Amino acid sequence: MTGIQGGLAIIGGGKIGEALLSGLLRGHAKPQDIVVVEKYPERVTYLTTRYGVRVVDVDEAVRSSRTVLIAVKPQDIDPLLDELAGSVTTEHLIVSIAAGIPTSHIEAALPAGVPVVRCMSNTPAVVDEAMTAISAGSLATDEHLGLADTLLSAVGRVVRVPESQLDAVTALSGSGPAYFFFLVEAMIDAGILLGLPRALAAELIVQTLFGSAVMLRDSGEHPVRLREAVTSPGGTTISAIRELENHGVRAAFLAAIEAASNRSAELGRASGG
Ligand SMILES: NC(=O)C1=CN([C@@H]2O[C@H](COP(=O)(O)OP(=O)(O)OC[C@H]3O[C@@H](n4cnc5c(N)ncnc54)[C@H](OP(=O)(O)O)[C@@H]3O)[C@@H](O)[C@H]2O)C=CC1
Ligand SMILES: O=C(O)[C@@H]1CCC=N1
Repeated sequence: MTGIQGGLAIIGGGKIGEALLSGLLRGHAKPQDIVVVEKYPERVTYLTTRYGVRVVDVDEAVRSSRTVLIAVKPQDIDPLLDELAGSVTTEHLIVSIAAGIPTSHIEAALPAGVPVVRCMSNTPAVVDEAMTAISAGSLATDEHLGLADTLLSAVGRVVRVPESQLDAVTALSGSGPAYFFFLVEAMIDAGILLGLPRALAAELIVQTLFGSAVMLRDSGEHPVRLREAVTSPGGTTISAIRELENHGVRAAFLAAIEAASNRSAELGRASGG
C-alpha cells in the first residue's frame, strides 16, 4: 500500500505544501488522490488551477483521506488541531511537517490512539531531490512509518531518525536550502564586484554548486579531501580560504545552525509541547 492509497489531505497549501503536492503529482499520484485545505483565497485559486486538485474544508479533507499531512506554520497549528480533533479517528495517519512541534503535542490534542509521524523535508521536493527525515510518535507503528516513508520518498530521499534529532535536522536540511541560496547570492555578488556580467556569474556559480554537490554525493570522499584537491600550493584558493577563516565563516555556520535548532525547539515549547 502507498501513502496515497486511501487518499491524502494536505493542510496548508503554502510553500512546502505546494512543493510536496507538485512532487507527488509528478510521481504516481493523481489529482483525485489529493485534496488540499488552504485558507488564503488567492492560493486556493492558484492551486486548483495549476494542479487540478480540490480545495476543501477540514471535515471533508478528513472524511476523504486516510493520511492527513499538516503543513501549516507552527504558530497556526493549535486551532487546526482543535478542528481536526472533531473528525480524525484511529484509522487516520497524521503526518506533520511543522517545525519544532513534537508528536506528543499533536497526540495530546487529538482523540486517543490517533497515530502521528513527524517529518522534516525541504523545498528541493520541487525537483524530486528533497531530503526528508521522519520519526514515529508514540502511537505510530512500523506500518505507519512505512506509509509516511513511501509517501515522502516520491519527492526525494527519506531517513528515519529519533524524534530527539528533529530540531537539529530542521536546522541542517530543513533550512539548509536557504543557506546554499544565500551563499550563491553572495558568490554572484562577488562576480559582479570583479566586473563579470550577472548572468555569467550566475551560470558559473550554479553549475559549480551543482557539480560540487554531485561530487560530494557520488564520490563518497570527505569534503576536506575534495577541498584540498582544489587548493593548489601558493595558489588562488588558499588565498580565499584564508579570508573565509579570517572572517569567521565556519564559526558563523556553527552559530547560525545552532540558532536555527534552538528556534525549532522554542517553537515546540511555545506550542506547550
Ligand atoms: N518552507 C520550507 O522550506 C519548509 C517549511 N516547513 C514547515 O512547513 C510548514 C509550512 O511552512 P511554509 O510552507 O513555509 O509556510 P506558508 O506560510 O507558505 O504556508 C502555510 C499555509 O497554510 C495556510 N494555513 C494556515 N492555517 C491554516 C489552516 N487552519 N487550514 C488551512 N491552511 C492554513 C496559510 O495561510 P495564511 O498565510 O493565510 O495563514 C499558508 O498559506 C511550517 O510549519 C514549516 O515549519 C518544513 C520544511 C521546510
Ligand atoms: O524557516 C522555517 O521555519 C521552516 C522550517 C524549515 C525550513 N523552513
